[in-house]
Amino acid sequence: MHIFKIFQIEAAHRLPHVPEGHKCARLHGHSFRIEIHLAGEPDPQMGWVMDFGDVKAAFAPLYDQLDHHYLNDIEGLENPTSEMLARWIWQRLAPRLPGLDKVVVHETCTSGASCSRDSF
Ligand SMILES: Nc1nc2c(c(=O)[nH]1)N=C([C@H](O)[C@H](O)COP(=O)(O)OP(=O)(O)OP(=O)(O)O)CN2
Ligand SMILES: [Zn+2]
Repeated sequence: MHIFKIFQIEAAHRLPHVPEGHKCARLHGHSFRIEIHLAGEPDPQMGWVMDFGDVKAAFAPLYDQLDHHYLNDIEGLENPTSEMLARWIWQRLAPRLPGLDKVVVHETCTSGASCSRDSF
């Protein structure tokens, strides 16, 4: 089965490698919506794959690093596209959440990127 937990992060960024005149070269912000998906069998006694509270606890250090920050200043996020952010989160969360299956980053209501086991 699959479970998921959604987090929302307010953060600013700019994309340093876009062509001159591209709107994303300018400093701007987003309410990033981040989905953390896990796969596994529900524990027969508890009836859950993992306590959502444990997912929240595992994500908390990353949330604190990202929320209300300028993403370009964060090590590994110097070019903070949705793709790079999804991969950055995956690489830091996978060791803490063995059942991690997919990380989805919604940068806006209409755009985003995802990262899963197959991405590596
Ligand atoms: N592949 C990617 N393309 C773009 C990224 C990205 O991370 N990966 N990021 C941006 C910008 O940061 C921008 O903030 C988001 O772009 P866009 O979806 O074009 O934003 P809009 O609000 O203008 O979307 P509309 O729904 O078309 O109004 C750009 N590209
Ligand atoms: Zn943006």
